[in-house]
Amino acid sequence: MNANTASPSQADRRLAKVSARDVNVFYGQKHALKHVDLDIRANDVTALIGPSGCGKSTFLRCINRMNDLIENAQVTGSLNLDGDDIYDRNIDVVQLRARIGMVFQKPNPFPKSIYDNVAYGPRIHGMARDQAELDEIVMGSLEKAGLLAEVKDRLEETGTGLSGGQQQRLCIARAIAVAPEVILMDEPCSALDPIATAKVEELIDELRENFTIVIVTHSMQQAARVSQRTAFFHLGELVEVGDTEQIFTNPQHPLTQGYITGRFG
Ligand SMILES: Nc1ncnc2c1ncn2[C@@H]1O[C@H](COP(=O)(O)OP(=O)(O)OP(=O)(O)O)[C@@H](O)[C@H]1O
Repeated sequence: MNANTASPSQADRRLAKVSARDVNVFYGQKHALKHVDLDIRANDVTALIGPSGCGKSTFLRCINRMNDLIENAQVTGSLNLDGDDIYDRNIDVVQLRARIGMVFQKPNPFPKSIYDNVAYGPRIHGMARDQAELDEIVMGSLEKAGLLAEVKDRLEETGTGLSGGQQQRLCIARAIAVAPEVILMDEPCSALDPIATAKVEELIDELRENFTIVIVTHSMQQAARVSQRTAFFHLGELVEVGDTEQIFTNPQHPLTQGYITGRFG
């Protein structure tokens, strides 16, 4: 591996919202993520790409400690959010996951009303003093997720009754409702048709203004469309990270070149 292509630049360090240093993940004996150094810039969309099994989702899950939920997973190294140690043993993981929200591959609304799906987090975190404030958060989140116009007359209907694309935007509204700083997205469009995918991609672009986004995607076209920065992983290593345009037009590492040109992966 060429260390120069993957080590964080001075500019990345200055702008970093999330900093990973020498991050390793072991699943039992399997060394799934190896010595990853990566800075995620604030208010950018950063795409994580690479062949199946290269560690994209594993790295994503490190950022909000979702790997804690995997019995045989062990994480070493350091991850910081605005300088706060994400793996500090005294940190409240529920609060951490409010700061770093997650949207999954398969839309997973709760079996509750559309309104209650979005109100769930703000209620748990005591974000609203009264019903009017809660309504404001719920409506604002649905609006930001580009869903309000479609659901404003059906707020009491169950979230699972929406189309796949609407369900995914509901999950994004649910993530936004607790005012996170970072939103992690694990292949958020892989279960969606092209029209729903286009809507979610448009939404990701709009969300960038207020949030830092990290997205795992199998689609290089999607990475090129939605992200400003792209990180290429291979066999658990971060091979190269750079501006998306540079990664797709002028990749520096032969492995990235091979992946981008479809010679493997
Ligand atoms: N819970 C687990 N136990 C053991 N090995 C695991 C576990 N989860 C993932 N792995 C292994 O760790 C490696 C990285 O997996 P990960 O899911 O992060 O890759 P990925 O790049 O996101 O893959 P894909 O694109 O196929 O989703 C793979 O070899 C995978 O088989």
